[in-house]
Amino acid sequence: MFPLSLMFLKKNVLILCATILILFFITTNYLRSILPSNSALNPIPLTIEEKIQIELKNLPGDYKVPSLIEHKTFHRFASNIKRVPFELSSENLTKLWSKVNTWVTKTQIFDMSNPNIGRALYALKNAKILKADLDTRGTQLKFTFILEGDQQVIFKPQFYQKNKIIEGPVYAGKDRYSSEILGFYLSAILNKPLSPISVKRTISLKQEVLPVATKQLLDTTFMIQNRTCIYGRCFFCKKEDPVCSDENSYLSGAVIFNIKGHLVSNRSPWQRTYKKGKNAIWQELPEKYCMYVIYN
Ligand SMILES: Nc1ncnc2c1ncn2[C@@H]1O[C@H](COP(=O)(O)OP(=O)(O)OP(=O)(O)O)[C@@H](O)[C@H]1O
Ligand SMILES: [Mn+2]
Repeated sequence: MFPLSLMFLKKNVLILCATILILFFITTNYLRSILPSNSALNPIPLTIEEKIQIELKNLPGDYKVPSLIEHKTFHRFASNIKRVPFELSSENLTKLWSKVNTWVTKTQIFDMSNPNIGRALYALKNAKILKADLDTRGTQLKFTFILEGDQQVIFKPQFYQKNKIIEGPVYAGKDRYSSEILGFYLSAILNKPLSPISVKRTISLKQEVLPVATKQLLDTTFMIQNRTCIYGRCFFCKKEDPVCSDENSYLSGAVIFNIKGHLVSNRSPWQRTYKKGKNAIWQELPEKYCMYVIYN
């Protein structure tokens, strides 16, 4: 009798141990899955783009509108701007610029559907600079270049590093060159190609600009330590406030296609005021003002 009951006891203990072991594995596995892991406690910071993507997914339903870039022309534009093999010879460039200049009409500055738009971007970014001068139009420092093939462009220099935060009102600080490039792509996305073709370009002041610069440009050029600085000639231009290259003489900025012909200046009806606390009419009476603009 006795050894039989001992055998039962042993078997029960064995079953109990096995059950405890299984439960232990299940519990630890479950806890591992729900508790934050080491890497989640010290997460790698998300990039701004990743944060935007997360925000987009969590937007309330009201904001879920069809994508703006569904229109066919944009898709054509997107494939046209892909880099196309193109030899930057003087002859090719002359032909290209003459085509690009024919695109300008009262309703568009560039032709989204034209395959040459990719070549135009490539040429703006890479064509040789034949002449460099100050551009005294507008109020801020900028340059004009003549590119090979005889095309005039505007160069708006980069004043700030990408991560620099400008404090103060929205119009504080100097023009950000990247707005030109964003404006160009945004105009294509919105199917209103009314912003001039713009690209980012990094130039060597010593090799590409100073050897072909006009006297008035050279007259406003000086060195600070190893950097080449230019203060130009414009409403806000001051010697104490120049734009400077890096130590290797490189300066980035936006190259903007310069439109030939006469342009009329029209004030934006939605212009902001530059007085703190003072609203523009469109901010005070948005609906009425909109009607006023439409019918006047
Ligand atoms: N891409 C362009 N092609 C031809 N003319 C242009 C171009 N951009 C500007 N202009 C002309 O230059 C003059 C100044 O234009 P605008 O005030 O838009 O320049 P801006 O770059 O905004 O000047 P600011 O330095 O004041 O910011 C205007 O007469 C305008 O017609
Ligand atoms: Mn401006």
